[in-house]
Amino acid sequence: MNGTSSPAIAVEGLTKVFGRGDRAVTALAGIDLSVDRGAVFGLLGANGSGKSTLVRVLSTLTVPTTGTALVDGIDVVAEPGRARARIGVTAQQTTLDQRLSGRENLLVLGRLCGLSRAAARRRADELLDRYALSSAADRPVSTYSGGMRRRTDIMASLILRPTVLFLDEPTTGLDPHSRNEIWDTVQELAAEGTTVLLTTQYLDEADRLAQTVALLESGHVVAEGTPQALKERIGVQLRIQLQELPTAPATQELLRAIGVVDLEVDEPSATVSGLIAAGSLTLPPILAALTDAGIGVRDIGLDQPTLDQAYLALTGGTR
Ligand SMILES: Nc1ncnc2c1ncn2[C@@H]1O[C@H](COP(=O)(O)OP(=O)(O)OP(=O)(O)O)[C@@H](O)[C@H]1O
Repeated sequence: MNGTSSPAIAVEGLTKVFGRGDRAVTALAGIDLSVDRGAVFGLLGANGSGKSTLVRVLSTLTVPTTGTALVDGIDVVAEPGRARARIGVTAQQTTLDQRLSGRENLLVLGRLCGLSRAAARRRADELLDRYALSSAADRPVSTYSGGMRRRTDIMASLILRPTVLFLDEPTTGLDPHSRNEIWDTVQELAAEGTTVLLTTQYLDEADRLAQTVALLESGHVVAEGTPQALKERIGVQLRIQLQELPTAPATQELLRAIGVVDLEVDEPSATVSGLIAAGSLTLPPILAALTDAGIGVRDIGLDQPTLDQAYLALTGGTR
């Protein structure tokens, strides 16, 4: 069963416990996930939340304790060899030989993957051309920038044209320019139909690239949805700049009474801000209540919370 209608990744009741007895560590505590074909799926979580373990199970490097995981419709435990033929993995640590050029690395890997010399050469040329590395293809990898190295790592995992690519924290330690290059590469891959499971600690990265994100905490998925939906779950941010700061306590009291929570005052800018549950209040009644109470307002607005704020709210702030 690996028709195009099945999800690219389907995980049910997945657990992974390392060790036994007193020393047992539950890395995955019952994960259910479904990733659509051609999607970028962001797996977010703090250190130790279980991201790498999940990727290791899905990429056949670790056997789960219980549960099932299908990649491209293939059971990774029952048929690891067939599953491996469908997946590419770009690990956190580079696997490139720094002394060899990008082209030589891709050729060696192509041969190791079982391609003929001619086929390996063709695929290396194709990848170097496609991912704009041709001009640096014959320099040793040790002379590459961090972004070029990561892109070559990604190319190495694409040699056998995987349908599902696992990218483990692809931009950790990169400068903003190199991060952008990797983001472009991920978007191109997804546009070509490759499913990408991206683990990251950067919420802006998930916000930018992923159609769906899952927040992992202590081996559990604590929230899942589009970045927009997760932001909406924590509501919208209300910001009121007052004409005079002495009215701040009265303003806070009034806002609390109509259901605004997490109130904060910024004295230098005479601004009171707080959170409104999504869809519960609009600006006109808030403004009317303030006017009726004789509170002078210089400016008022509603802001979308960032994915960072959603993450902190949804995971209990254990970033
Ligand atoms: N081989 C192992 N033996 C014992 N415990 C392990 C092993 N691998 C992972 N763990 C534990 O499982 C939990 C999840 O670890 P995992 O590496 O999956 O988290 P992570 O979210 O990928 O973290 P990071 O962002 O640091 O890579 C942690 O408590 C970790 O210590």
